[in-house]
Amino acid sequence: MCTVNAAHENTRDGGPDNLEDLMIHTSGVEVRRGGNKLLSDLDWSVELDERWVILGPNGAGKTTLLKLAAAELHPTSGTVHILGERLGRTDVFELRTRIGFTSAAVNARVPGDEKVRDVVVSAGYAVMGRWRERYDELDTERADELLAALGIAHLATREYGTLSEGERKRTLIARAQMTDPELLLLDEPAAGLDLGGREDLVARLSGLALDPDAPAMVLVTHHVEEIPPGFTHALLLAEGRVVAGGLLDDVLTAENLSATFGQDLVLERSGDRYFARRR
Ligand SMILES: Nc1ncnc2c1ncn2[C@@H]1O[C@H](COP(=O)(O)OP(=O)(O)OP(=O)(O)O)[C@@H](O)[C@H]1O
Repeated sequence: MCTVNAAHENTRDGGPDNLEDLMIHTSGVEVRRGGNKLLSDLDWSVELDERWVILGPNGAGKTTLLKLAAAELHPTSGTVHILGERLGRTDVFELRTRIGFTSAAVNARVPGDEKVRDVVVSAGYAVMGRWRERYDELDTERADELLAALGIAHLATREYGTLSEGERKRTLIARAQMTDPELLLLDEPAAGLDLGGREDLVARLSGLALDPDAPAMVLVTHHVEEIPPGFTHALLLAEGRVVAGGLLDDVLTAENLSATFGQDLVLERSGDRYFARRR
């Protein structure tokens, strides 16, 4: 077991003594489903100014971990604190309003005829695909600002179902930011994008990561090429366990990647980007 950011002393209720500085803290977490251990022995902490990337092969437990962080799942055992609140002892509906989350599951919940601006602005009302009373003008302005920052202001009145994959991803990232979350969770935001779309998204996420006013971020990806410059930490998962976790430069090595993916991998760095291939 790898203990990540182990410097935090635990108090008697399983929480660290500096919880107010921690966006996520898991201690001895296990998640079991149908006899399978999806996550085991998971100790992990994310601080206010950190941007984490989670890497690992298919089935490693990345999405399960992100769902825990999004307060969409409870651990079978162990403790999870999100934004200082302990799962199981807090109102998760309230907690979720403080978290921005994008995933394939969120994408699947958006009705195709929903207008792009409404997809974004409705996050502030914690609804999706329902008729709402009038939106506040300030909220609409904020949604438009977020769409503009992601380069899709011109799509504000388009129906979500008519968007390309890349445009949908950007719309959902704008939605995730709408409530000014304290924690931003992105599950495979670059999946399904072509090279240009991926590079554009990586650049935009890099801009966000480097913004000192941006929230703490956790991004799940399959590919080191998708790590946006500005990300600070990495967690490598395999078979529900942490292989390595900590500062990106320390953790992202050919040795750790090879152990994580069960192959002899070469890792190259070009500027502030990473590339990996089999030896
Ligand atoms: N409800 C469930 N019952 C049994 N097994 C489950 C359940 N949900 C997920 N799993 C299994 O848990 C493992 C981890 O799933 P998870 O989606 O977290 O992996 P992942 O790392 O995100 O994978 P991918 O990269 O393929 O998206 C997988 O083997 C999956 O089949």
